[in-house]
Amino acid sequence: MTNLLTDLGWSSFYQAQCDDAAGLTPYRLTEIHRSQMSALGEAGEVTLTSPKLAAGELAVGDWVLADPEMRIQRVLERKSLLQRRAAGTDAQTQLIAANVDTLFIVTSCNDDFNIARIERFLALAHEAGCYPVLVLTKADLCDDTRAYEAEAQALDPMLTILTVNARDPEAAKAVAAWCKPPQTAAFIGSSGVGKTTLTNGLTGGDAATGGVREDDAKGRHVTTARSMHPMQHGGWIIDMPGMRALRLLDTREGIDSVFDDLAELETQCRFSDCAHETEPGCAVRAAIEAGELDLERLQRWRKLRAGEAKNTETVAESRARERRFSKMVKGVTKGAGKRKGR
Ligand SMILES: Nc1nc2c(ncn2[C@@H]2O[C@H](COP(=O)(O)OP(=O)(O)OP(=O)(O)O)[C@@H](O)[C@H]2O)c(=O)[nH]1
Ligand SMILES: [Zn+2]
Repeated sequence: MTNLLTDLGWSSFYQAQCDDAAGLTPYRLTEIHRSQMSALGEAGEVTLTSPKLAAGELAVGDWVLADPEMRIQRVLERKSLLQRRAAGTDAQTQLIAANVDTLFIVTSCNDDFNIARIERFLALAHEAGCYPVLVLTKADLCDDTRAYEAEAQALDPMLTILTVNARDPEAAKAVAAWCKPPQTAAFIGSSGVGKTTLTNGLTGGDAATGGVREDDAKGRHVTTARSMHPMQHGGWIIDMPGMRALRLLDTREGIDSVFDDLAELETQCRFSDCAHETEPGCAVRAAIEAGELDLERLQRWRKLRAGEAKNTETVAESRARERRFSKMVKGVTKGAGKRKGR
């Protein structure tokens, strides 16, 4: 199989980074293993090694330049990057997928629907640099999807929302319209909401869905490897198994773009470090009192920002914070009798 680089998503953005790349050839990574990478280039499928860059510095979807010995020499600047804090205590970043154009946030019209989670995923998409599209699945099992749509739309009047039955072939068409060739898509959402079903509809593949797995006597097909696959009508999907809840990372920017009204309001507070609690001249509390701002929305914003602060601190910082906290708790309990009433 041969490809045109443009069909793989190559554009002037990457070309402009290749002025000094004589003798090097561009490839797009489709799978990453410890010692070798699968990739696609003009010549079709190839296997690359990476003596210079560790596997952890590369992500599926990356554009790299390789020498004639098929060694990766450089990774090109990314248009977007999905990453998360790695599991375990060494607070390191794990690269999940690069150069994803559209991030489909999938949730179903039932108990899975959770506005705070959707907001979190929106923040993540903004932070990564992907265009978010909300997909509400299981519309066929729901009497009235309008309440779900309205609640999600209230987050952002410009948010694209697709309401589908993921098992219906029409769903793949509706979704594909938001990720046209040669763009790259990825799906994120809880387990069982229909990500695999939608992916199969787009790739023509038959990866096992939750329903199939239930019937499987052996239990589960657990794949953790991320990989890039062609869509039937052009364009690409990066499959991110296990990516149900990316932990936020450095997403202050992402959070603020989802809550831009609050971020804007905050600039009008008298104190630049206003916590919007008891400070005088607080524009945020004034808006709540005036009924212009929903208290729950403020609470979600606070929670997200607190989570973000926690995720971006190092282990040492987190221990120090916990120590400070327990000291404070002790101090408060000790001094409780002396405290002035509020
Ligand atoms: N009726 C109906 N069933 C659906 C819909 N979307 C998904 N399902 C079913 O729900 C089950 C789970 O779907 P999957 O596509 O495996 O869900 P997933 O998001 O990939 O789940 P994980 O792989 O666990 O992350 C399957 O039995 C699907 O057929 C839908 O829109 N309508
Ligand atoms: Zn304030």
